[in-house]
Amino acid sequence: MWLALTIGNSRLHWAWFKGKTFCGAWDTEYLSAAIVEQMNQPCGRGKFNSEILAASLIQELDAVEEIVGDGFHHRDRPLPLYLASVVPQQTAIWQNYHDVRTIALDQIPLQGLYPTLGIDRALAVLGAGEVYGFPALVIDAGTALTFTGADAARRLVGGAILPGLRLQLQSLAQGTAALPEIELAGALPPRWALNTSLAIQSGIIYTVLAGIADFIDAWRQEFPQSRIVLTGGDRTLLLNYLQAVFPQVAAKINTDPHLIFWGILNTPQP
Ligand SMILES: Nc1ncnc2c1ncn2[C@@H]1O[C@H](COP(=O)(O)OP(=O)(O)OP(=O)(O)O)[C@@H](O)[C@H]1O
Ligand SMILES: CC(C)(CO)[C@@H](O)C(=O)NCCC(=O)O
Ligand SMILES: [K+]
Repeated sequence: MWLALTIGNSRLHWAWFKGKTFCGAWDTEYLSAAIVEQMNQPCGRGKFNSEILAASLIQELDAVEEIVGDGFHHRDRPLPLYLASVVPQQTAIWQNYHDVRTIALDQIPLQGLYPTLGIDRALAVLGAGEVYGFPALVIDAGTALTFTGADAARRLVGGAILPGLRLQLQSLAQGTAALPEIELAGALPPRWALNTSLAIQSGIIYTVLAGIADFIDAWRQEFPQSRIVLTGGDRTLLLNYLQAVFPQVAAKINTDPHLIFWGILNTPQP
């Protein structure tokens, strides 16, 4: 039994596995150094680790209970924790976990990676290629919105980085006097908006959709048979918008929330 933890710029993403079998995934807020230390202590079944749960936004409670019921231990050993992080301050906290195994770029079986490439991007494109086939283009709609493509020879072709949807909304609110911070409702705004909230939504949504459609178009000119996989916290929202505005583009896209975990499964580990 082992855990995978990916640390993004907004939150933590967890999965647990038995051997090669995926058992469940959930997201939590960042955890404190004190809680990491607590995870090193076996707490025994029944002494449920409520602080870890309290810190969590748990989607698969049963899976989590089975793990933390033994205090992140299995037969008195801490569960191995495979860590992929793009947040150095958070990486540092997790180095205190007793059996942490940090995944680095040199363990990723892809060619042509550049030294500062995010490990999340490398793992996601590896996972997409392994599950859906190479060549693969990953669109990760997370804190940052990224495109990452690899060819049939498992070589990184490259990609692009822009602010994610929430970050675009936040930066407008923070950098201006009059613009409020709004949330995307899920309904498509009119393109030619007649109030401030809808104008912000229109600007961000239609430019991001046009950008995504254009990147996909450019990718498909080079790799007509390529799979295209959308992941990240905003994947569903974006796919819904895409289906409404560019249905032919949306029809070519798979969504998968767990690409990074499929990548971790395909790096050297037990
Ligand atoms: N509970 C939540 N906390 C943060 N973001 C959320 C939440 N629920 C949905 N989201 C959406 O998910 C996006 C963040 O995506 P995600 O959680 O995949 O990012 P991340 O993995 O933390 O960051 P990175 O881009 O570094 O991988 C935000 O733009 C936001 O709109
Ligand atoms: C782009 C993010 C923030 C996306 O999570 C991450 O992959 C990262 O910090 N990357 C480093 C820069 C790069 O990938 O070129
Ligand atoms: K930075």
